[in-house]
Amino acid sequence: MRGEGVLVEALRMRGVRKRFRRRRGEVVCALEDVSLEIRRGEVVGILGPNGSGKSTLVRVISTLVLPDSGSVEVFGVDALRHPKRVQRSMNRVSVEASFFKKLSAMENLLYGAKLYGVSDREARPRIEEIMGHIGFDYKRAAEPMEHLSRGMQQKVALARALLTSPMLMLLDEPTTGLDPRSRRDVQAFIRRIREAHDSSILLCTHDMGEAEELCDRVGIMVGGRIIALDEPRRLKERYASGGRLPDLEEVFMAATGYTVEEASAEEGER
Ligand SMILES: Nc1ncnc2c1ncn2[C@@H]1O[C@H](COP(=O)(O)OP(=O)(O)OP(=O)(O)O)[C@@H](O)[C@H]1O
Repeated sequence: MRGEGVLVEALRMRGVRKRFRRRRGEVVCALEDVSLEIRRGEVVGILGPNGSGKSTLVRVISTLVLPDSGSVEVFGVDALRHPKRVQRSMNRVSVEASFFKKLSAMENLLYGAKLYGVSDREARPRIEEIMGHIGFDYKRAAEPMEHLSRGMQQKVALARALLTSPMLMLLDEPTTGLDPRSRRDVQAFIRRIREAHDSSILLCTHDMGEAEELCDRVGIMVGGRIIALDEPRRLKERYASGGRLPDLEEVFMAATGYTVEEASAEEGER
């Protein structure tokens, strides 16, 4: 039971800091004192412009990047000390997903399933089902990955993550680059996983509507810091003025002084 220490949280990060040194010797604070918890079955969104640190956050949790300081626990296991153990309980979807480009989507998915101990026989019907849900034309599953559009490759990355039913899913901009129809398919599918499974999800996005609709809590990230984290409704109440509830776009603006586009453009100029 929650609160009695029997159920540990899916994720518990405390005071995580990660700095990078750029070529000219300039230091970038990608994560600055980040603390974040995700409860089991909870979907937490992180909204932030380009360069705010979202990918670094996901990479630290998935043990691809070591933080300079702070702690990260996934289902109570120290991710810094036991990376292999925590890797098995989570899966990351990002645009930089790596595939064997000459192999087909199906071959890549079967290979991905095998790494998690799922046999071909078990995986095939599940692949077909998942592809149906995310609107991937199953007939194209036999084509080499390099023939597929970026959006379709993104769907294969999502299918690969879903295939192994991870307990913690890290979705780094899962719908960026998809056409509106595919975006809706993917969002609907995330909603289904959320309803049907005990999966806990971290969803990084710069799509306000997506964050609001899919997430139990939303964090606003700027300059490597999470400056607000709450249920969308409560975030809106916090920044309400004149008896009117703002939308998340306005909340972002009130919290940061920028629109997401302006903040992204500023990072691009650096
Ligand atoms: N390996 C690296 N070396 C140097 N700087 C890095 C490295 N990785 C990230 N950074 C810098 O750290 C900051 C945060 O980057 P990060 O990719 O985490 O942001 P993001 O919010 O995911 O952005 P985007 O939405 O563009 O992917 C940026 O200033 C970025 O340039």
